[in-house]
Amino acid sequence: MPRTPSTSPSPLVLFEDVAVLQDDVLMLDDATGSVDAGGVLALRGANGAGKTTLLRVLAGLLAPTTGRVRIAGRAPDDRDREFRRALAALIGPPMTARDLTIDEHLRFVAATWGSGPRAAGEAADALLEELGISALARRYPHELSSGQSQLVAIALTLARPSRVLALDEPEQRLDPDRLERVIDALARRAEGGAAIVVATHSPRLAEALATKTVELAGDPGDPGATGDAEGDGTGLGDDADGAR
Ligand SMILES: Nc1ncnc2c1ncn2[C@@H]1O[C@H](COP(=O)(O)OP(=O)(O)OP(=O)(O)O)[C@@H](O)[C@H]1O
Repeated sequence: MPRTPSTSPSPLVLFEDVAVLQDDVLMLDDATGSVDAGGVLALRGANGAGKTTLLRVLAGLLAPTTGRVRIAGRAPDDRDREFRRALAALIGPPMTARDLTIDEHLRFVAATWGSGPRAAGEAADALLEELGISALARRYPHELSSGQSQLVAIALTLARPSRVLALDEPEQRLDPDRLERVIDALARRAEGGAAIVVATHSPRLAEALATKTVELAGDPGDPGATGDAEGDGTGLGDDADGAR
C-alpha cells in the first residue's frame, strides 16, 4: 500500500516549472512537484524523460534553464555546506578510495559530518547491519559484486546527515530480497521525517514507498512519453519489468 505523508507547512522539496536546455537538447521540460517531510516522491518516465536531470538540479549539480527550486527553503548550491547538510544524493556511483575498506568509508563520512570516532563506528555498524552487508565491512570497493557495490553506495548516501534524500534508481542491480531491505531502510528514513525524491523504474519500489508521483514526459516525439502530471501515488504499476 502507498504510504501516507505527514503534513508540513512548507514542503522540504519544491520545484516549479523547471526546464533544462543544453546545447539545443531539452533535457527536462517543465517539471513541477513538491514533497513534505515524511513523503516520498517517485519520478517516473521513459528512458531519457529527464529523471536524472531533475535529480541533478535538485542536488545543485546542474543549474536549471528556467524554473524555481527550494530544498529545505534554500536554493540548491553544492558548494554551500548548509545545503549539503540538508540533502544527500545518490546519482551515479559515489567516489571511493581504493585503499579504504567499506567500514572505513562509512566512518569517514560520519566523521566528516561531525561524529566522534565511537559514534562514527556505531553509525557504520548500524548501516552495514541495516542493509545486510556487515560481512563486507573489511572489503575494499574493488572487491564487491555490482549489487554489493550498489548497497554500499546506498549506505554511503544514508551515512550523511540529510533532511532530503535524492536517489537515482536505487533498485539497480539488486536482487528482490536486497531491494526489500533498501525499501525498508528508505521507509524508516521517511518515517523519521526525511523527504525522499526517487527516480525509479521499479514498480515494486514505487508501490511500496511513493506518496506522490511525477511522471516526466521527456521528448514529446517519444512514444514512451506519457505527460507531466503529479499524482497521489495510486496510479503506479504499469511498468512491465521489476528491479533492474
Ligand atoms: N550530458 C548530456 N548532454 C546532452 N544531453 C544529455 C546529457 N545527459 C542526458 N542528456 C539528455 O537529457 C535527456 C534526459 O536524460 P536523463 O538522463 O535525465 O533521463 P532519465 O529519465 O534519467 O533516463 P533513464 O531512465 O534512461 O535513466 C535525454 O534526452 C538525454 O539524452
